[in-house]
Amino acid sequence: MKVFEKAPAKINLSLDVLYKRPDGYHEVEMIMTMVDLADRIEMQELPRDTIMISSQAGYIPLDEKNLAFQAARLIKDRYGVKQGVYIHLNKNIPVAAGLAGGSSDAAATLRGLNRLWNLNISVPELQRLGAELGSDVPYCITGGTAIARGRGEKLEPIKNSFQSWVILAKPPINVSTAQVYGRLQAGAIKKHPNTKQLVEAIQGKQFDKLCNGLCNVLEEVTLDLYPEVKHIKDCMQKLGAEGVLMSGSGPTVFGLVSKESKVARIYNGLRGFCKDVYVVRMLT
Ligand SMILES: C[C@](O)(CO)[C@H](O)COP(=O)(O)OP(=O)(O)OC[C@H]1O[C@@H](n2ccc(N)nc2=O)[C@H](O)[C@@H]1O
Ligand SMILES: Nc1ncnc2c1ncn2[C@@H]1O[C@H](COP(=O)(O)OP(=O)(O)OP(=O)(O)O)[C@@H](O)[C@H]1O
Repeated sequence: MKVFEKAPAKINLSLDVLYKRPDGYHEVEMIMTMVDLADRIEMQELPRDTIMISSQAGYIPLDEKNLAFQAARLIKDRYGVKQGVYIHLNKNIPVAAGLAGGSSDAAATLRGLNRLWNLNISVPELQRLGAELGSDVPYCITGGTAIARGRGEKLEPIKNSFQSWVILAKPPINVSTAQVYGRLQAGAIKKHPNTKQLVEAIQGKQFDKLCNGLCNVLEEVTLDLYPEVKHIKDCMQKLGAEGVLMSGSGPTVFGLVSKESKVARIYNGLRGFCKDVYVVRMLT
């Protein structure tokens, strides 16, 4: 038997850090939403007790370092599953981009194997398993638009009916999330997002208020390390995107655009100097 799952990319409409915790992680408050750029995961049962991974992408690990492999091993160990699985990852989300590609693959693998092996694992339990794999995985189990708190695992859904275009541009650099959090001085953050106002803007479909409120406290750290991210931000703003922000720890910058007529101009302007540019829609 075979199952398929879609693993969409996420963007952070806001990312606030409240303080550094004794366990080394940061207490966050962030608004996440998904876009229609997705990996596709195929899971096929194997009679042997083994986990095999393949992908059309040549640049991701295909062993136990792969988050989908870790998700399969976790579910097999925790639920005593003796069958194996062959997992094929059709990657479309750029890697190490701040778009949670690996986390979304892990979440999709947990959802898919729950179905493949009829395990009847509840959504909260899938989210608890996901938290063992990474801070963004619990959110990726259900997706949608949500506030994530704690390390990222405490989730509160938000009703979102925005019909926005999202332009993603990823400069050709790899950013380490651990390094960015490591360099952040939580006590010296200059500007925090106003999460409450952003939630109001989303619920009230106030596009300008949303665009003006976009804020990510990790941006300053990554921009300091990689000036090319600032360059992309400036270009996107000049080209007419209404709201522009770096997603997660970067380096991908996203631009929110309400009018379809503006999209081609911004895309073409960015493509002049950045290879990885995507035009997608916000998933509501
Ligand atoms: C930047 C975001 O992607 C925003 O959505 C997340 O906060 C990070 O999610 P992630 O990549 O799934 O993070 P993890 O794989 O759990 O952690 C990577 C590293 O980031 C740091 N980290 C992560 C999450 C968090 N709340 N505080 C942290 O300090 C830790 O140093 C950790 O070793
Ligand atoms: N299934 C996977 N897809 C992509 N990368 C993976 C996967 N499994 C493990 N990795 C590794 O994880 C690292 C981070 O990749 P990923 O694309 O998840 O980053 P990201 O989008 O920055 O994540 P986040 O936004 O959660 O910080 C890369 O070094 C990559 O080799």
